Amino acid sequence: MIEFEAVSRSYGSTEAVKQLDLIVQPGELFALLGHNGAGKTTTIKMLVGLLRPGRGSIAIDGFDVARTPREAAQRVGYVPDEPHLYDKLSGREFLSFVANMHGLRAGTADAALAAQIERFGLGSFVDQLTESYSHGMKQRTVFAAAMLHDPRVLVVDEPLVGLDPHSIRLVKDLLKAHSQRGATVFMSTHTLTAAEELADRIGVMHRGELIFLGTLEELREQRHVVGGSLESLYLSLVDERGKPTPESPSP
Ligand SMILES: Nc1ncnc2c1ncn2[C@@H]1O[C@H](COP(=O)(O)OP(=O)(O)OP(=O)(O)O)[C@@H](O)[C@H]1O
Repeated sequence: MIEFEAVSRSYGSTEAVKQLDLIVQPGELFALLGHNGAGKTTTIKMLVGLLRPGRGSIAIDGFDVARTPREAAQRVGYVPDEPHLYDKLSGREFLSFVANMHGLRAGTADAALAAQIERFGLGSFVDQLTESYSHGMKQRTVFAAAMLHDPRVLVVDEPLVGLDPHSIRLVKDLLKAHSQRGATVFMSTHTLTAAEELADRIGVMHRGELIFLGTLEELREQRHVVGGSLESLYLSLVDERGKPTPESPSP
């Protein structure tokens, strides 16, 4: 379970996230939507402990991310929007390093590596240095690393960018299956068709504020639209508030 309680974060005078209250339950696949600069990545970085909230608190399965970072981190798998690997390690070495970091014992780590290499189809390149990988190969390797310890909470920032159609299907199936097995899945995305297809609940962030939280059906009801696509509902909701641009920061 993920709990944000009155979380805010600023960069200088820019309020990136304002008073965020949000609970995502085990077994739930939650999609956070928002225009560029809405505050999604800031929210995710606070959730995985890479940024400290300016105010408020975040808990993962009851463990406060700031006060008990180790316990919180053990429960999280994180896939950032830009996959970062160590150029001079092979994919397998990188995965072993991550398994080691999570404290997996040798036998368990070997089995976990084999399972994720198979799942993400890394076999043909996993022993090459990661500096030779394409973006999609890196992304699949980072996904495999995030799944090694079977995290209770999976956090993914823009999971589908740069993937080929086969890998997109693979990742979508993984996200759905992981939540159906009782994990909490939190993703941010601009791919509204994927959010529509996968998410149990949607949050729409605009200028750092959560301006909608609920199911697609609840969004349709709120917008008084029968059967509208998430894309059309999202655009009408956000455009009503005025499009954010770098030249017009929040008042
Ligand atoms: N390191 C930083 N220093 C200063 N301002 C920042 C920094 N990171 C983000 N911001 C600002 O915080 C706000 C929220 O940015 P954030 O990256 O969280 O948005 P986002 O919703 O993830 O955007 P995108 O969809 O483009 O990735 C923006 O106004 C952005 O300019």
